[in-house]
Amino acid sequence: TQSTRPQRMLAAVHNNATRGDPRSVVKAIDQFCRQKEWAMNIGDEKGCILDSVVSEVNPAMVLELGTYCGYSTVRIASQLPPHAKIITLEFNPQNAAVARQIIAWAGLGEKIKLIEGSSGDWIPKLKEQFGVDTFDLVFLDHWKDRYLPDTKLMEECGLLRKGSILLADNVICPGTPEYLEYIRNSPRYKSQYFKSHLEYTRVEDGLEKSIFLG
Ligand SMILES: Cn1ncc2cc([C@H](O)c3cccc(CNC(=O)c4cc(-c5ccc(F)cc5)cc(O)c4O)c3)ccc21
Ligand SMILES: [Mg+2]
Repeated sequence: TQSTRPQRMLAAVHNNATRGDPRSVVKAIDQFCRQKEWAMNIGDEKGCILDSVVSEVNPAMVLELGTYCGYSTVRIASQLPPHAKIITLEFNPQNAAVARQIIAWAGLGEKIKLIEGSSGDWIPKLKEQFGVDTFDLVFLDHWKDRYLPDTKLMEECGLLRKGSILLADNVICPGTPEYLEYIRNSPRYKSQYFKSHLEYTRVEDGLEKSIFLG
């Protein structure tokens, strides 16, 4: 039967990355996406911006919305301090299955809790189910029309504290106009745009970093 792109990406990781070496996993995926098949990982250019935000925030608790194949999950987790954790939500079972194996190959299973399900269903359950207090960093990379409703949901569920950082991918391409309009005009956030390019292309895209002011 025909393999899927995530399955071919996983094969590239098994064939080209060193087990237990997250950087080699990231490199193998970027090589696959540049040389073989484009895929919607954040990629290396925006990935470096993500890396700098993670090291600046030095988070104890991270939430990622949209695991896909786990590329950004591995990038973030490989920079977390000891005992820090990332919870990542993926609704598509096929994506989740590949992500679990890529995360395992990177040797980061202890730091990452992958939940198979939709952000709208799970955000309200994170406190009671996983004993989460608040998140220090949230990375938004799921359906672009869910960025705004899920941000409001996180506010309502008390998952953000004064100083929590939201980092949103694709605010230009494919674009998240309602989210940008809200977050840039809300007195409860201080936002900054990081101009970059759509992964593996020369098309403009960027990340929006927003600090929740409480
Ligand atoms: C509710 N919920 N809860 C958890 C959860 C998880 C998912 C999946 O992980 C998932 C599946 C499909 C699409 C996405 C969003 N990502 C994108 O659509 C995207 C597109 C492009 C692009 C850009 C230019 C193109 F020409 C084509 C695609 C570049 C990018 O970086 C992207 O992130 C996310 C979905 C909903 C979820
Ligand atoms: Mg993206």
